[in-house]
Amino acid sequence: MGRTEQPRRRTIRDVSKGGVPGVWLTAYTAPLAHRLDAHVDVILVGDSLGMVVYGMSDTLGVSLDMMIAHGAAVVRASRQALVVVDMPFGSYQESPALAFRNAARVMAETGCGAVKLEGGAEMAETVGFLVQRGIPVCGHVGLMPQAVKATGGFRTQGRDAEQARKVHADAHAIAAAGAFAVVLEGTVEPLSREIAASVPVPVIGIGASPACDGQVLVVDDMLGMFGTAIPRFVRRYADMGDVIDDAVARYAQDVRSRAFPGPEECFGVRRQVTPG
Ligand SMILES: Nc1nc(=O)c2c([nH]1)NC[C@@H]1CN(c3ccc(C(=O)N[C@@H](CCC(=O)O)C(=O)O)cc3)CN21
Ligand SMILES: CC(C)C(=O)C(=O)O
Ligand SMILES: [Mg+2]
Repeated sequence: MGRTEQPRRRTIRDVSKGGVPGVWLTAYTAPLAHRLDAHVDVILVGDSLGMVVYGMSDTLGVSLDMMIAHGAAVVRASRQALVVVDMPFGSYQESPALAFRNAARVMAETGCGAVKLEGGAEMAETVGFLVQRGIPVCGHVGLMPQAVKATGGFRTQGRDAEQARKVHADAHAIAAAGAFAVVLEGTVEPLSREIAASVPVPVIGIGASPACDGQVLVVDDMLGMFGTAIPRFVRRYADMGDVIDDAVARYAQDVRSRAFPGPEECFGVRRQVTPG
């Protein structure tokens, strides 16, 4: 470190297996990224932004340009956290070469530390292709939201033995291909625990298991800001929606009654002098 103590930004080497679980949260905007930065290890610019920020009913309509714009905002507004950006639907499935081209754009144009992509054994070749060429990749197995049209909904994974074997094999394939971590979403116990214990890289759970090496949530969900269809695995740490409702309702009342703006909020109007 230099003379002025600047906290070094975390890298994928700080994402570790075992020990104190890693703290991951999504953020899509500069103000929230700025607030999260002091508290979390990793900020994930998730493609869930399509649903959370843009009101889409799934993540399929999210574009690479959207991910780059939000990824760049989050990198600008943070100093310490490792920033991971989701590769959106259609930007990496076609071939390893296309995946590299698009992931390279994300890295170059956002300044993020890694990308994340959904997929199991079928994406292992692509993960290896990117990692061998200098792009750190986080995997994402289990419930894969970009496959929602194929799976028929956001369904918990691993309920039957065949599915459980598949999720297990997927996590191992992605880790073996060189991913620095794997997000495990929407999988039952004890499968989730077994995957966390056996996969050699950090397993980050969302609707998975307390045995994971880290946990991730969509920040708007845990803040009580996202109204519709909140998954069962979310714990609400705040009710920001209620705070906003209350503030906006009071503002509306003040405008309608001409209580806002007051003299102190207007230019060229003599302020009332309060004694004391
Ligand atoms: N706001 C938000 N939070 C998320 O966690 C999230 C997104 N958006 N968008 C992308 C994906 C989609 N996710 C979801 C969405 C819905 C369920 C859900 O409704 N799950 C049901 C169980 C469904 C079943 O097993 O049949 C639940 O009750 O939790 C789960 C994950 C997780 N991700
Ligand atoms: C829910 C997390 C893991 C994610 O992929 C996203 O926010 O898009
Ligand atoms: Mg995602």
